[in-house]
Amino acid sequence: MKIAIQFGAGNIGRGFIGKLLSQSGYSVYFVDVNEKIIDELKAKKQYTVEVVGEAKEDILVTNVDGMMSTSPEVLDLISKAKIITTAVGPNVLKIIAKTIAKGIEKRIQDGNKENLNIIACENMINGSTFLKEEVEKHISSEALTAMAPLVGFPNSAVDRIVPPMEGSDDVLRVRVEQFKEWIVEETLFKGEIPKIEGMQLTDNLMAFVERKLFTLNTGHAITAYLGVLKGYETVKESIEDEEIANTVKEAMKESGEVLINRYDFDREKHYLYIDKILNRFKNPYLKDEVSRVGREPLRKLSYNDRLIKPLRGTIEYNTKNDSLIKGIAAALKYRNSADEQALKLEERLSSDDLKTAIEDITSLSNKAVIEKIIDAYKA
Ligand SMILES: NC(=O)C1=CN([C@@H]2O[C@H](COP(=O)(O)OP(=O)(O)OC[C@H]3O[C@@H](n4cnc5c(N)ncnc54)[C@H](O)[C@@H]3O)[C@@H](O)[C@H]2O)C=CC1
Ligand SMILES: O=P(O)(O)OC[C@H]1O[C@](O)(CO)[C@@H](O)[C@@H]1O
Repeated sequence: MKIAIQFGAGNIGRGFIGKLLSQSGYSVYFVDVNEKIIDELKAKKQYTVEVVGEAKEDILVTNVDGMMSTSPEVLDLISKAKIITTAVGPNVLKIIAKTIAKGIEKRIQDGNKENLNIIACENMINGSTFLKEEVEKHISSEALTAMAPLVGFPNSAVDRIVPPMEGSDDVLRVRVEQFKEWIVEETLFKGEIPKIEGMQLTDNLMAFVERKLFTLNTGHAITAYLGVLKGYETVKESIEDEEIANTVKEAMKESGEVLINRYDFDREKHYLYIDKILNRFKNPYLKDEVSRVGREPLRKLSYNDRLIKPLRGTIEYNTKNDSLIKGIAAALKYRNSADEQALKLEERLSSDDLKTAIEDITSLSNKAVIEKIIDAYKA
């Protein structure tokens, strides 16, 4: 039995990565803190992925199981697993790192000398490397030495829009768009690279990660934040507003100019990539709420994330950034009493002076750019 562990049985875990692992012959154990989902996985051992687009298809994902992340048996699973993937959100990697460290210690004690690869499938640059560093903080020095040649942490870029499922009593059912892309850093695998249907390999991951994060995610976030300001509830409603669509497209082009300079992308091809993404935002079969896409605004406004890193690129290459700045100002205006980070953002903006707050939130230091953000925020 080939065991795969998928930390996070949420939207992307079930709707994309777990499905690929199951289709590639793995027995997939979803590990999560959500009791309802885990109980259902244990009981049903299968679930349906509903692919929506011009053609609609229901795919049954079988050979799956669930386990609570607090269960001691997770360590036994890690001891035996062939591959571990995560889709828990960047902030949760630190938490699961402790369990993974204990599991690797057990694996070493059990004498398992097979290779293991651990791939973080999160919206972040070098997520697996980050996870590795966190694991290293919690593992014994003997296990760390033994793990080094055996356990790989290849980084990855994941692209598929999977909002929470609406209108179904089946808690496991998940609705996904047709488009999918999972690209993994070939050079960081340890041992033979597992054959997983739909997993592409590259030796130039940074270009792919930045292309995805700073096009799709940059455009998506700005669509959501501008949409909220105009009272829209979904991404589709927001992007159908011409004024928003124009700003979003311009912002994606501004971010694109940075990518073209940095990675020598072909401009025409990149513009086609932008248009394709804008069409994905309009998908009439998905109900994607602005509150999901705009969630955790402090993370999205941080130095290396989808808004500020492209802006920093425009400073580096001395290129246009008016629309990115509008998007950043809209993100600073994001208010949502159900989102802890939106509440913190509001508090910071009301307690500090605006310039200090923006410097603090974004870690930007370029005075002229901060002034431009302040002007856009006030406007
Ligand atoms: N949904 C999407 O369209 C895409 C999401 N991503 C990335 O995938 C990651 C997950 O996103 P979603 O699936 O949308 O979120 P989600 O909220 O649907 O799933 C996250 C899952 O992690 C679980 N979790 C939380 N703490 C945990 C812990 N300590 N141990 C185990 N599981 C835990 C949650 O209960 C939840 O089921 C994020 O980093 C996101 O940026 C990337 C591409 C597409
Ligand atoms: O999951 P995050 O980083 O909060 O961001 C939400 C974004 O991630 C995605 O779910 C997948 O990239 C997008 O649909 C959306 O832009």
